[in-house]
Amino acid sequence: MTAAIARAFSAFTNNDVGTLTPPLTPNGNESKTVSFSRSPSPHPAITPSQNLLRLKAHLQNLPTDLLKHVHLARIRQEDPELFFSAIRDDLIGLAPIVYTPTVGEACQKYSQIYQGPEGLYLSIDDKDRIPEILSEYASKLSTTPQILVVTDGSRILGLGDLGIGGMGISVGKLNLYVAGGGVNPHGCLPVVLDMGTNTENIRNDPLYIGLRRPRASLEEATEFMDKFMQAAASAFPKAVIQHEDFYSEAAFAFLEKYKEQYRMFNDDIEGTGSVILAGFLAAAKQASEASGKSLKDHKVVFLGGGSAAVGVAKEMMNFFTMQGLTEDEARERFWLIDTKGLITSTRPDVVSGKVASHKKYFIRNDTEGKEYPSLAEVIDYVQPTALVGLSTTFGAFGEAEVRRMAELNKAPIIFPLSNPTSKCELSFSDALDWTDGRVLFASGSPYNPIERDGLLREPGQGNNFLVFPGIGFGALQAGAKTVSSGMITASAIALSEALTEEEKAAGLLYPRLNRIREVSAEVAAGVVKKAQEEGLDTAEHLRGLDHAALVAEMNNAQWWP
Ligand SMILES: O=C([O-])CC(=O)C(=O)O
Ligand SMILES: [Mg+2]
Repeated sequence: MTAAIARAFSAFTNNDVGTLTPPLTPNGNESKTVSFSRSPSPHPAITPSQNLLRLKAHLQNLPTDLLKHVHLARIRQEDPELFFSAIRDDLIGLAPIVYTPTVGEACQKYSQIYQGPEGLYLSIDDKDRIPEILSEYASKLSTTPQILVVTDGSRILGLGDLGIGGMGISVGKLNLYVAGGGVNPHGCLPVVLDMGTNTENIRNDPLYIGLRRPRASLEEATEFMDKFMQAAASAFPKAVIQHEDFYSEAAFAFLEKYKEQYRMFNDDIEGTGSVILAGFLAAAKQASEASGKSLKDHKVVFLGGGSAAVGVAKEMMNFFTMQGLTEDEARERFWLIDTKGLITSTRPDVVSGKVASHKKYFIRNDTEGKEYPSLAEVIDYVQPTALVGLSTTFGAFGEAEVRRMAELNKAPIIFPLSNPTSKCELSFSDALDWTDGRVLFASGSPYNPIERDGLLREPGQGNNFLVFPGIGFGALQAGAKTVSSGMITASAIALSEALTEEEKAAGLLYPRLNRIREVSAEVAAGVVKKAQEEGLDTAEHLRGLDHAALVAEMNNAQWWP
């Protein structure tokens, strides 16, 4: 077994490959990490429920979220049943540990907390051997991969380029695929494509386990990506491939290139877009009821011009076309602000053509030569009904701006979406305080409910985990040839329709997280239906079923610990 092949033999869970696993590092060197095999219980009377109790007690004693994260990662590999039982019992408490925000810290410290391989680490140095590596890997697995989450680590949450540490986000997303979507854990394959990193302190860390080179150019990265996508689609022909946390330019380039060729989608552009469209459907309705203004008159200001911002704005345009607006009219409802201010046709970098191509769609032509460099100035100029933050700047929605939104609107819509919490534009408590409790709020990372004026106020969490498990699972069950834009929008509509009467009455913008399995089945059913309507499905047994029957099929197909 060559080093490159050997390093593939460890995975999300060790069940598939446990006996084959020589504990190797991603670099192929012998690892000093102790390998845990699943030895028989020392006493036959130890039951799974005792193990679960013990795990819960142990977690309570661990002093930091990062230590809990590390401990749980080991448990997942050793005993996925136990790990996912714990999450099933306390999703609200454990999602922030195995996913956002703690997963961000785990990615930043990946090389320091490393306890052995968790998935597939592919190095750009091996790019000519990718088909060989993947097909040998596939031939050794007992369960075929169903969902691949792949990153190059170049833009992890709002934390920047973390190189090989990006593996943590692929793993975190797959934790939610199983916990929230019901994918079989043995069918989960986290992948990191190591193309170097431009973050010098990571690259120079003596513990760093990735390639110590500057990040590959987009051209070099595309060549590697082409090989990976082709080899992955051929080695794992049934799998859905989710792109995660690529820097904006690469994210858009890869999505455009592969969207019609492979069963893939980009979670940050499309998943986040879908979730925010769903939340906005609920929020705009509540805001219009409060103000008496028409739905089509909403105006949305975005702070941020990256892949998520542009992806979200484009997906949200569907809200306005649903109200009867044309595409051009829908686009006119959006104002995007990047680090240089409002993106106008007269801004010097726009005039010289230097502005990133993904932003060009939202250039404003109506500002008559005036520039609006700050958020406050844009709010005064536009008088928006909604403010969306994807800027990765902590506290970027300041008191003055939020109070101004509350002056302009009876029920201001404010979505500070940057992740993790350390990058979030506005906390839930400040949002309530500065709007006299009138805000319609959703953040990307979790906040606790707050009691105010005798009412328990529950924050919305507009995080893509409300849809990506359903999108991936739906595409998988449908045997969809591709994941179309129509299927993405269908996921948003299904999510907004999944709100119960009780949740609507409580003013929630999203279904409660403790119903994520039900919600994911609804989302998946919406995705399957759309794939069928567009002729993209291959799963004949699902054809001709109505919505309720499709939801039942999705529920039945879910894996449970
Ligand atoms: O991982 C999350 O929490 C949401 C996400 O995709 C991102 O922020 O990049
Ligand atoms: Mg992401």
